[in-house]
Amino acid sequence: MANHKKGPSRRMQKQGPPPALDEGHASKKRKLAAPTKGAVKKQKVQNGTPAQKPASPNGNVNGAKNSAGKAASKGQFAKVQKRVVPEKKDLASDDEEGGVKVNGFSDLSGDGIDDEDVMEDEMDGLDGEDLDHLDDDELQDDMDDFANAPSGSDDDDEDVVDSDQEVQKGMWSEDEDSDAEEALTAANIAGLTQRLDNQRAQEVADAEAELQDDALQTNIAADIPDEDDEEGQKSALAPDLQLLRTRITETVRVLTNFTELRDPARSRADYTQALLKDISAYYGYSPFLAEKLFSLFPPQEALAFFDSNESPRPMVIRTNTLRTHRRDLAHSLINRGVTLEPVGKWSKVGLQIFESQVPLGATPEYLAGHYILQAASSFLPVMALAPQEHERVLDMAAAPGGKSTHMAALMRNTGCIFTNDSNKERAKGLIGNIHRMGVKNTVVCNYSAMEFPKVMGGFDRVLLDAPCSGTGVIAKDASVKTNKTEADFLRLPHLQKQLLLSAIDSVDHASKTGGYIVYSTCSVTVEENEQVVQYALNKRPNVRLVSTGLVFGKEGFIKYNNKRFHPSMKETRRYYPHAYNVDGFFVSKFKKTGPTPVGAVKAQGTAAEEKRQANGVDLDLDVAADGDAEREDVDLDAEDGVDGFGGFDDDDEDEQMIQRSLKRQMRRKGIDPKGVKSKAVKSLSR
Ligand SMILES: C[S@@+](CC[C@H](N)C(=O)[O-])C[C@H]1O[C@@H](n2cnc3c(N)ncnc32)[C@H](O)[C@@H]1O
Repeated sequence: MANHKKGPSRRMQKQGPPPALDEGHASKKRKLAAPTKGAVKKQKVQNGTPAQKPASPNGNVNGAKNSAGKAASKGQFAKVQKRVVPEKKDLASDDEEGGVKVNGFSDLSGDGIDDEDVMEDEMDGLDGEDLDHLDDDELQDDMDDFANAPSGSDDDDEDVVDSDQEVQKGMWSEDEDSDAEEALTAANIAGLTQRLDNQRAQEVADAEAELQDDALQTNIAADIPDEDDEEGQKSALAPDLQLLRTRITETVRVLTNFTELRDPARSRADYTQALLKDISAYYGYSPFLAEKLFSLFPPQEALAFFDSNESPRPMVIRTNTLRTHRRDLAHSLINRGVTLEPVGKWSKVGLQIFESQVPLGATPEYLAGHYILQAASSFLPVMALAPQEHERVLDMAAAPGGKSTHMAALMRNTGCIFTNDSNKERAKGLIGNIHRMGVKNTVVCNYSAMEFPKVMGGFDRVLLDAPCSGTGVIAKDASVKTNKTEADFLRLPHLQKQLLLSAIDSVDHASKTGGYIVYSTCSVTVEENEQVVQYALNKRPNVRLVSTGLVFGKEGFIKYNNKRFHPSMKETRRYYPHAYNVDGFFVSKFKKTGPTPVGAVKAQGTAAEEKRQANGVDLDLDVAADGDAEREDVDLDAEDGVDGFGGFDDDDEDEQMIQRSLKRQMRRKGIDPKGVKSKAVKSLSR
């Protein structure tokens, strides 16, 4: 349902940062190049409506085509130009030119073009030893396994990450040779162009259908299908959806120009209520979640967000630089019939997959640990954390290990990563990935992260990629639309707050190289993000928010409904599917500037702490006595939690709200909470 969009398919849309960033951060070579026709085309794509054409630095497939064109325009790529940019007609008529793209790529290397430097930075300091681990027998076994492997993906693509040492320099891969990227693009152009032609034909057909649909709408009222007729009942569904869609669009139009377009008899609240009802019915969300998500955006943008959740994000893989170079991996996969392209200027290790003849979770390269299936936005928290070689790092909630293995690659297998998950079953997957990817600097642990730092502390950096509601990944898991309740948005933030305090307390503020904490979620709700961060700022004046170093992303909220957050919340970053064609994500980075108060660590989560909270004793006062200058700019009201910051500033307040919500839930189910009292409440809360 709701598949009303007529734009290019998601798989074919290039993902990455917004247009302005692309321009601003182009590599030197690109900056020097004269503007191309391609660039103009790209702009056109970026100016499309958000729902149909999410902004991306390279536009969509057109962007890919353009960069190929740019590559071809350079002298050294003259040969490529002849081979891979033939008349479109030729490409369309020669479907089997898959060989051309591979040959085109081989020729590039054969031409003596030195594109080794593309991966230089990624592989600096890596000796042959790393690749030696791919011993021939192992690889042969893997290949044998591959022959029998079931097609499909593993759970890595569920949630994964990668960081980048360039992060400190602003994240642009200046050293990444754009020629190689362009060559990569050129190598794929034949396949892409063919696909584009098919797509255009589909678009024309879709546009026709849309016209006919529009014509149909005018007959909705008059069309009364025969209810007894099965066919009639089926056809009754389509006009309803059309009607809903039309009404939603119209209401959004009114809300965006309310004074002029409103019906004087209806208030804004009336329109909004009606719109929410329609959104909930059209996209299949519970009214509760529809409202929560709608409230994050202006109406027009909310619609784009809901639309984008109806189609999948592009498939992305992260190169494991402990095992291979991105260019080499790309060559191997292209030889297997995979159409791909670098994910965007912001990452040196990501490859976006457009099409594949083989199951990507079972190629010999996959089995040999050359890559991991990983959502693009999952790279971001690790990039923000920027773990350094020889550091001691903690990944608090690590399974299935996408982010841990990325950290290991950035640390070039040096130092030590304590990679923890409270779920034993998931931790097994984590161990599998660690072995497959040749990671040798990890210790896998199975604790509740709340037990840190009592288990171990003094880390240079800690990543908390927290368990969350998944409202950023609805395209992957549509069950979120209906299975998340009010209680979830109380319980999850409560857990996230506790975990974040543990993360902060586990870091060594005196670390010579670090002292950083990254908190991330794949959720877009304020309760799980800004409110959790604000809670930590309130409870731990010995941390402050710092820049994530990420080159794209929207600023975190400093104001949301009646809540006000600390101005430094602007340093946090929000990612939306409709804005960047990536999973929804939130990334924040803290610097720890002083010791955590002894009482806070000891008492946290204990009866003593609960009592302290109940008595209203404020540990923060003790901390303030430590004289942390970094927090002097914090509004005192905020420290006291009296100005609406966060909303759930105290554990017992959280607890009371959770209990109230659970009771309401029971009443809705027809159970009298008083009758069954605490046992049932407890079981519900479990
Ligand atoms: C978003 S996933 C982590 C994904 C992982 N960082 C990656 O990139 O592959 C959240 C993880 O938190 C774990 N988790 C939930 N509660 C936890 C707790 N109290 N302590 C530690 N881990 C927890 C879950 O088992 C789940 O694996």
